Amino acid sequence: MDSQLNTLARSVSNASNLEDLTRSLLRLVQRISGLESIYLTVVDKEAQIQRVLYAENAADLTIAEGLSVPWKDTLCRRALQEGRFATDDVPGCWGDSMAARQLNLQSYVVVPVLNEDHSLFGTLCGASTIKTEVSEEVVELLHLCAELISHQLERERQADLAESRASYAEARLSQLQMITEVSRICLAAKRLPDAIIQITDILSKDLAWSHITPVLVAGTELELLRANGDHEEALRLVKQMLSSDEKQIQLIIENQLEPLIWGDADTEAQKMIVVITSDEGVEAALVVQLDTQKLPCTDSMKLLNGTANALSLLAARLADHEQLEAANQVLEHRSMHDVLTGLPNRRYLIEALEDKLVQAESLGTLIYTAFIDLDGFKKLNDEHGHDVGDEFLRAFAARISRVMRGHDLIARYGGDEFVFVGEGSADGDPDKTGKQIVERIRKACTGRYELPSTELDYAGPSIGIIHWQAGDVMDADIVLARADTAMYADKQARRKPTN
Ligand SMILES: Nc1nc2c(ncn2[C@@H]2O[C@H](COP(=O)(O)OP(=O)(O)OP(=O)(O)O)[C@@H](O)[C@H]2O)c(=O)[nH]1
Repeated sequence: MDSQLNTLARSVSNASNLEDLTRSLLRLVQRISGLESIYLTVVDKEAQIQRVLYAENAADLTIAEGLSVPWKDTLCRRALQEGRFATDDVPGCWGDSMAARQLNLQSYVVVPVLNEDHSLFGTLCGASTIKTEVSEEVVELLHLCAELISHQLERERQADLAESRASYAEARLSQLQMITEVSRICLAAKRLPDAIIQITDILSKDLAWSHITPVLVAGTELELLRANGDHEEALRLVKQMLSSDEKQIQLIIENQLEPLIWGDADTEAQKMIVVITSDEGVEAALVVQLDTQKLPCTDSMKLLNGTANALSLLAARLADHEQLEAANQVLEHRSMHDVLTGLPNRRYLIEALEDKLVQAESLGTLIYTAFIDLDGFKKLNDEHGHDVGDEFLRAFAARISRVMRGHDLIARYGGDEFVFVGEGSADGDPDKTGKQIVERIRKACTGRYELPSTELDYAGPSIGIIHWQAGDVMDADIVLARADTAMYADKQARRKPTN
């Protein structure tokens, strides 16, 4: 008895799983009971099937592992129902049992194996074709073994539960990390396509889908961003999405509906389209090819939703940013240009002249500055009206602009005053060059003007030109004052009646 108890203790302590434990127990019971076969079965109540899990066959009788029989026909079921756990006269007890007859069973013993909640897991049985008395001790031993098996089942169930909880927690954590990463990318992104490509890479780590193909909607064009799936199919789907279900898309855009995921359940059950929108409309879409084996769990769907929202916010932010940039550019241009003529204004002129002086100082080149003041412009305004005066200023500016060369600059200084700035080499005669510049400007703006409202002849402006060279005072205001003085001299000369 001691050696049997030892065997039992060893079986329990050494067993690493249900099979190890059960096989040791079956061997032990077989030795003690003398029955030919001892076996453990599992009963599937739903399928109404009893299946042999493990069997210890010692003599002629063989109970095959894996054998399945309809539960309702089994000796086990009848024995348990009748409360007849053991007999050495099977033909006498269950002579009508086909199975018992076929196997020629004489002795039989069965005890139930229960789950933790006391539902039936299966049975622990012994059977023999030789009449073998089944003692109370053997029945008790079987009960003990059944209990040990029940405990092992519960241990394994708990271990499975812990493992699945751990892997769920791991998957959840990785999804949280993904959505954090998606948000980080969206916050830092400067371009939508770049963010989509990076995010597609991240989403690909989720196992709920096999492929994600991003498609960028640019106007009516669709641009496939990355070869991650079936391109043709992705395009076809997005086109289909845009053309055939505009109402649905519109609804998504207007209401920011949850989910921003749209899939055609009937025709494309394995595909989903994640729509990315801004106030402008659909900006992009991710065509998600689901893993057919695994439907996406709620967390995967949340991940897609979160991604769609983050990318949509990014698209909206970028659209706002673009508008702001454009508005800033307009403001910047306006602050540096004259509204009437479109020419650079005084602020622009002074900044540009300062830069040119610095550059010329280092290169040893010359800067020509001409002050241009319209003669008799007050009279022109008085005779033709202020609007014609404006037309004239525009035409005057356009005519001078047409004769500008290379890096020449012409700016409206204010009122009827304009300033020319040009660069020149230190070689040659600067006075001669200055005269040539004045002639070029005067010729361009003197003569007949065909304005929208009227036509008039203009005798030309007063022009004073000076040149600045390395070593002169590097100050735009002083340069302009010198040019203004030169212009004043010209104006005086032009007023003197010629003989
Ligand atoms: N139509 C129009 N007139 C302007 C504008 N800015 C300034 N003026 C006018 O331009 C004239 C400039 O005055 P002045 O330089 O004294 O007039 P001017 O007849 O050219 O005098 P001189 O230079 O001595 O020949 C003023 O009558 C201003 O009202 C403008 O943007 N549009």
